[in-house]
Amino acid sequence: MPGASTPATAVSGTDLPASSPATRSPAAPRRAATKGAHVAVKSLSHAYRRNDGKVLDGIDFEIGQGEIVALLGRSGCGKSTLLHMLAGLTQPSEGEVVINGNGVREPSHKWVMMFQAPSLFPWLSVAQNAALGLKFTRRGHEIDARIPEILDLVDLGAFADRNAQELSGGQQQRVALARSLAPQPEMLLLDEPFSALDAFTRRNLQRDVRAIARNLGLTLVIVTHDVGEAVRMADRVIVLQANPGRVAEDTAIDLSEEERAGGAEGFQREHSRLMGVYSRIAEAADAQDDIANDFTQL
Ligand SMILES: Nc1ncnc2c1ncn2[C@@H]1O[C@H](COP(=O)(O)OP(=O)(O)OP(=O)(O)O)[C@@H](O)[C@H]1O
Repeated sequence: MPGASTPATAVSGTDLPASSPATRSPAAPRRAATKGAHVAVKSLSHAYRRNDGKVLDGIDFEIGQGEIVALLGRSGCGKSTLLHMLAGLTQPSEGEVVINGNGVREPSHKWVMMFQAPSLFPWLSVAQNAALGLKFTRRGHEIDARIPEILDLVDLGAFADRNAQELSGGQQQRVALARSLAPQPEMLLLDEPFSALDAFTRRNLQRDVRAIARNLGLTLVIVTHDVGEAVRMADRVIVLQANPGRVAEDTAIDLSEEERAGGAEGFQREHSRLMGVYSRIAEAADAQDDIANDFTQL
């Protein structure tokens, strides 16, 4: 019910400043930790059409169970393509994605994607929208027990009966998050899911999604071109260069949870460091483009 009090440990569903981000505690664990997915990307290359150049070339990395990884890179470097391959939505031309020891051939409720647009049914309630993931996986019998729990987790327990169209953009993304989490996935794949939100709402969601993933033991992969988002959310950042997309840097973010919330010295240090890496890779790509342009003008 709108206006009802929110659980003490829940995160801010209204996306209003309940307290300073640096001082708030992450969402408390609500249930036994999920086993996060282990991912191995092996010699992966991709061209969308046979005669086109490669979008991705020779990508190799692993992601540990419960690890939070950002794929950072400029527009067009192939981040979304790679994420789609982790989700089993696109098959690579060469190489493979292996999750928990098995080659990924198709999408699964065990690894779910969240996009920039939350894609809710506006005429359905928050609870009904959140339940759709369970319905699609033919686990409708779990809805009554699971949905109140999951709405509390994303701090929308008080909004269960509201129509989705009455919610703010940030709250709608929380419904999409609840819908993704309800079938208890092992991995969540986020394709710039907060980029349409204002800075304050975005930071709340970045903090809360990280806290939820950690508490549940989920593996989390975030596609972004926002260095701040990568530093705030990820344990590790894989920087991709473009044309073709390759791993240019694979670097750990060494920060406490308090430092991640922003503003503190450690956050500034890691932000500057990653910005330096990112700029160096971008400048190298620009220099390469200039050389290519010079050649075409000869
Ligand atoms: N379905 C498709 N068919 C053909 N080419 C595609 C398709 N999807 C993406 N591409 C091309 O592949 C390249 C990489 O696109 P992709 O969307 O993966 O990059 P990105 O790094 O996620 O970019 P952005 O940050 O702008 O979303 C681009 O040149 C794009 O035009």
